[in-house]
Amino acid sequence: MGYFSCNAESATAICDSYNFDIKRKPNNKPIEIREFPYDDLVAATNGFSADSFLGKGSHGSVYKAILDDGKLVAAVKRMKYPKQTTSLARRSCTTCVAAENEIEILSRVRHPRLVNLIGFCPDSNDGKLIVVEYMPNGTLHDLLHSRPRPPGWTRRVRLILHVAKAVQALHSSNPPVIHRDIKSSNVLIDGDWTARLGDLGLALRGHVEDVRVRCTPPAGTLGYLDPGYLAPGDLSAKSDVFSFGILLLEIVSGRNAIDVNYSPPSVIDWALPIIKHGEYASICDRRIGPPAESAVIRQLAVLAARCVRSTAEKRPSMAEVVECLTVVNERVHAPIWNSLKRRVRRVEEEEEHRPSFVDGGGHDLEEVVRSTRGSRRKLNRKVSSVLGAEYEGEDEAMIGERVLRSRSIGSVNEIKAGSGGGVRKGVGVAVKVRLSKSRSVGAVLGSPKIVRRNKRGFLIESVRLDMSKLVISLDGERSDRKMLEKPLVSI
Ligand SMILES: Nc1ncnc2c1ncn2[C@@H]1O[C@H](COP(=O)(O)OP(=O)(O)OP(=O)(O)O)[C@@H](O)[C@H]1O
Repeated sequence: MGYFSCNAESATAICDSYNFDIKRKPNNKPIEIREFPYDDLVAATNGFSADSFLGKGSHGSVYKAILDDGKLVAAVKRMKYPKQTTSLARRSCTTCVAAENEIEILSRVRHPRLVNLIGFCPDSNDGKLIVVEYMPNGTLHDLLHSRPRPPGWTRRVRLILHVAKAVQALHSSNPPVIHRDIKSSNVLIDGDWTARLGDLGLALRGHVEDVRVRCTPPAGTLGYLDPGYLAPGDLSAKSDVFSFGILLLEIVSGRNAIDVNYSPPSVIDWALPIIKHGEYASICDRRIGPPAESAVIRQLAVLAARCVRSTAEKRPSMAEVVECLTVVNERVHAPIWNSLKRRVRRVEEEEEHRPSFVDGGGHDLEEVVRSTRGSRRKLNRKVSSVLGAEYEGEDEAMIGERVLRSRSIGSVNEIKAGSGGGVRKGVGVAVKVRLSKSRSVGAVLGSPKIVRRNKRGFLIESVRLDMSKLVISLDGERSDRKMLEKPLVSI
């Protein structure tokens, strides 16, 4: 978007020499690609109305479509062919080629990090209609450059890891797929805030030595295009690694790949000298500042610099990139868990030194139970709200993130300290708390009521977090690792 795109004149025009496997999903079920009647798609988009319009690319416009009596929401790409295109002329028409190519590749490759194909409408005179999964949260480009609140580091790292996994999936398919147009406007964000790589119009499926790959002219988007990819024979998966490196710099710096407001305008020319001097924090998006852990930005910057090396062979493979980003992703979450762990430990220590609750006068049993319930209500409310704030609205600015985090931890502290006046803690009763979605945290903590009597017959309630058993679900996905020892957010 916004950049000049090179042409892929014959990305699929040359006869495909592959005898492709039967279309299969990983679970061995064939991928179902639907064929939609033109009229159904016209109805589903209200006649391609302005209300349904989602955006425009170099090959046509994209519309939101409501299909199957409202059960399916999809995006329809209307790839307009030039007027009076004959079948012969279509062979060299870039839009026609891109449309055919996208359908051909996406009907064979399916992955949760890709914008997958649902179906298509056979040729109409108008052009080709491709029906793909609808991505309600727009593009990564818009998220980085057009939203008033830029995403924080946890979200940025998570999104770039999603993209890395998508590219790795393409490269490791058989035969491999080289995307050739990795850029922020081709990364879309789904309803779970997962990044999905889309727009496979320029992609090539095949081994580098294959005729088709060797005969297809270079293509891509300026600013992201591998400078070493000058002739068809130069293409390899490492060209995608280069574009990915540019995207990584864009995510870290919040700068466009090419931005004339900067000198030098190219993000790579601007960032590389800074990275070489080890001034990693200087390339961070100024709107959010550097991440809490300096190792996070160092690792991201060094990885980006490796991806954009001029010698293609020296660039890492996407498998290596995924591995590296997985580590960074763990690290970027570490401050949250370390801080939570520290506070819980402090509270436990305080509890150990707290004088025994029973004072022998003034409090009756009912009063104890009442105060305990009050404390628990506080716990429910704060923990769930904090988790919601941190993980559902995490794309607030960095300052917001920090405030919310400290509040989330404080709330755990507060519960224990707050209830200390009426409740003695740590008497061996442990509630193993499973935190699934933020919504359910309060409910889970509230549900088990564990009450025992102390020596004098008073009720004692214990709410104790068994931290090694925490199961926290982020963006609908689960991780049940020992999160505090190895904090890892499921990706
Ligand atoms: N699956 C989708 N769900 C929701 N919106 C989409 C979807 N695909 C594309 N869009 C919207 O439509 C716009 C145009 O997308 P398209 O893929 O045609 O072009 P582009 O990638 O932005 O540009 P170019 O074609 O030059 O690469 C996107 O910027 C996005 O806002």
